[in-house]
Amino acid sequence: MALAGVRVIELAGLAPAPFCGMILADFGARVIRIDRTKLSMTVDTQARGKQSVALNLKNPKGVAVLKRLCVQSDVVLEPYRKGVMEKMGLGPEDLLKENPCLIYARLTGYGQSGSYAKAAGHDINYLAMSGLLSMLGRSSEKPYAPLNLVADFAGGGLMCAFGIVLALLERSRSGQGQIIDASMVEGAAYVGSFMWKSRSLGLWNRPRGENLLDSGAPFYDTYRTSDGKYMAVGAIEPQFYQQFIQGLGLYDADLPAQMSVSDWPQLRQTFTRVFASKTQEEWSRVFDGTDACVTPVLSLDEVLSHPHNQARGSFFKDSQGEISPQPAPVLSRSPAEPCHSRDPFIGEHTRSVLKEYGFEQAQIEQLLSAGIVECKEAKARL
Ligand SMILES: CCCCCCCCCCCC[C@H](C)C(=O)SCCNC(=O)CCNC(=O)[C@H](O)C(C)(C)COP(=O)(O)OP(=O)(O)OC[C@H]1O[C@@H](n2cnc3c(N)ncnc32)[C@H](O)[C@@H]1OP(=O)(O)O
Repeated sequence: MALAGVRVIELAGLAPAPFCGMILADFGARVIRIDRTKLSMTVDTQARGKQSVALNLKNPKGVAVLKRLCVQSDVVLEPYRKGVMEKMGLGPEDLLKENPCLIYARLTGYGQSGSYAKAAGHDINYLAMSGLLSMLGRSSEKPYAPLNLVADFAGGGLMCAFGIVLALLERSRSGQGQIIDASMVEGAAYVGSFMWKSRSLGLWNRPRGENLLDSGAPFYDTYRTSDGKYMAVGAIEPQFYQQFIQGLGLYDADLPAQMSVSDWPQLRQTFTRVFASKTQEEWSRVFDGTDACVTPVLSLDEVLSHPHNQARGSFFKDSQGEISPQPAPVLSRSPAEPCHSRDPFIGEHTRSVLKEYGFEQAQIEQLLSAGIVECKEAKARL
């Protein structure tokens, strides 16, 4: 796999950093998550392929253990508020001094500088600060955050993983590590570059929810079917729009022009009425194999059995029977191989990881008996 041999220490976080770690693990990196001690469960639902070490960082000996792990690794990924790592003596200066090849990734909401750097926040706040939230939502309604996808995952976890891969690539030439300051506000905004760069096209001249791609246009929206499901319509270009109209059984001559914005409410009413006359399956049969750009809106459980997804193996079931998306993109020679076994228990790999990183057996026992590290082996849970 592309990242085979890369050793990553991920400090346990909420959502974006775990996703970043999972991407790296899917593509072959060895990812060791550092969990707190005295925890019975983790909120990390993206622990696929990771190992877990439980370590008490409120004890200086625990901090010393982490330092030893970090300086022998390629990447450290930390999701804490600005200053937390420095307070423990684990800031980038401390670690890079001992391991100049280390890539030190800091994934925060607001970045390492600026007046918000130390403030608590979540996806919705970062999305708001990126400018993008102001554009999301239906006409005459308040802004609406589309789950926590944009800032946490696209602008946060994914962008940070991209930064780590870039830094690894650069390190192969320079031999040097570096610090990655991944701000979710900036990552989200960057993902949304199109919004800024396409303003000159007039794409966003109208209020929120009244433009071409923000649910304003009736040919770029979802419609309810007779069985209470939905179809997604993205028939923008005239030649595809023609096929859409045809599939609905309508005639162009009876309808207002596609781009007549003042007629969009009337067009939407017509499309709503027609879509309500058939089930999702019936509409899928009408539009499958055409260029009308109309697809069923599938649920998380339905994606696995859709013939297209099935043909590509786009989703898989793990050993617990859970459905997950395959890692993307697909690399021809060194594709990702996501782990199919269950996620690690907290502290499941404490002993084996410490041993591998050069701790003596007696040292490990001392750390365990002092409660600085914890080990919960699989059989202890049974
Ligand atoms: C009823 C509640 C149920 C909750 C269920 C949750 C389900 C999951 C849902 C996911 C929701 C995802 C949401 C939508 C998100 O947006 S997640 C993104 C959140 N934002 C970020 O990650 C940005 C960067 N991080 C931050 O800004 C902050 O970490 C935070 C998220 C605001 C949380 O702040 P706070 O809890 O005060 O923590 P921080 O200031 O970062 O300090 C961390 C403290 O923990 C300590 N710590 C860490 N590891 C260990 C350890 N192994 N052992 C002992 N202690 C540990 C650190 O030393 C630090 O302690 P201290 O400096 O505060 O004393």
